[in-house]
Amino acid sequence: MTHPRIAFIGAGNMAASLIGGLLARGVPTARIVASEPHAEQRQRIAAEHGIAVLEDNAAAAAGADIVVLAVKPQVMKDVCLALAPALPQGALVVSIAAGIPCASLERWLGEQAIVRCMPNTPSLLREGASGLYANARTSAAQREQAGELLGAVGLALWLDEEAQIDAVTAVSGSGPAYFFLLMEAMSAAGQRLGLDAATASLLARQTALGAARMALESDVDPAELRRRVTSPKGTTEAAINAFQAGGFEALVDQALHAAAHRSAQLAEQLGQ
Ligand SMILES: NC(=O)C1=CN([C@@H]2O[C@H](COP(=O)(O)OP(=O)(O)OC[C@H]3O[C@@H](n4cnc5c(N)ncnc54)[C@H](O)[C@@H]3O)[C@@H](O)[C@H]2O)C=CC1
Ligand SMILES: O=C(O)[C@@H]1CCC=N1
Repeated sequence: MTHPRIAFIGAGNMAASLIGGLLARGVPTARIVASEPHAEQRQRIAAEHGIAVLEDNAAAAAGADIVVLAVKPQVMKDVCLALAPALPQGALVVSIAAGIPCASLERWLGEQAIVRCMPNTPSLLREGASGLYANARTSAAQREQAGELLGAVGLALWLDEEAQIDAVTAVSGSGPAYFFLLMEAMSAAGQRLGLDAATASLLARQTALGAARMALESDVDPAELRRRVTSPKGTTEAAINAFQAGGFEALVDQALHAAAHRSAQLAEQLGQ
């Protein structure tokens, strides 16, 4: 099988997660190249993944079938304007930036096939979850290429409307951080209840894994799985009552709306 040549523009946290996941899936190191302005980061990614990491974005993009834009939204416009003349003819551009609409990327890059997607960091373990949206210039073959790229590192779902990317960002793009926060809070509470730090942390993390696997691998929905843990007048009920008294669901709703709102706001501020 011939693997497409993939160039990552920006080799930070999310690019590293995708690169690690693609290599774990069997993509040869020679088919992946990245560019990164910071020498230390260049060396770190090259040493960790065994891929070439260049200083120059245009040099990395040369000859690529897929160019993944993996820089922060705040520098995306300058990066695109500088990269536009160097984009290989017919290359597919995949942007993973939060908030930057396809229309802005088209304005900065010219007439280009663009897939905007929102992945997440568990892609490193090929347990990612991403939402994808393709602009009108993207061919069916390129959609397939983008689907395979993100599908190689986890779940990849196509969206009907670009605006849904804000919701995907709120649920799964930022989502790993919410679960990490819950693990941190459970671990800290476990310590206050008398466990040593290592034991509390390990119990919290393994419980998150077990719960996630049950929720994904059984036919039973999370609400029913929760009920099965919750004995009448038992310990779980006491905890859930405390969560609900504290407005847990409303707080989650508020947090996800804040993330989606920020995604839309980034488009307004940085998409011009
Ligand atoms: N970290 C995450 O969980 C997720 C991040 N994203 C998106 O991925 C993008 C990257 O985010 P992170 O990896 O978290 O940030 P990061 O800061 O770790 O990575 C960005 C990299 O781009 C490099 N860079 C800066 N200027 C550059 C330039 N002119 N040319 C080439 N590279 C340049 C930086 O040195 C840095 O290494 C963002 O747009 C973000 O919205 C999307 C989904 C999840
Ligand atoms: O926090 C952020 O803006 C990025 C996008 C989704 C996850 N990290």
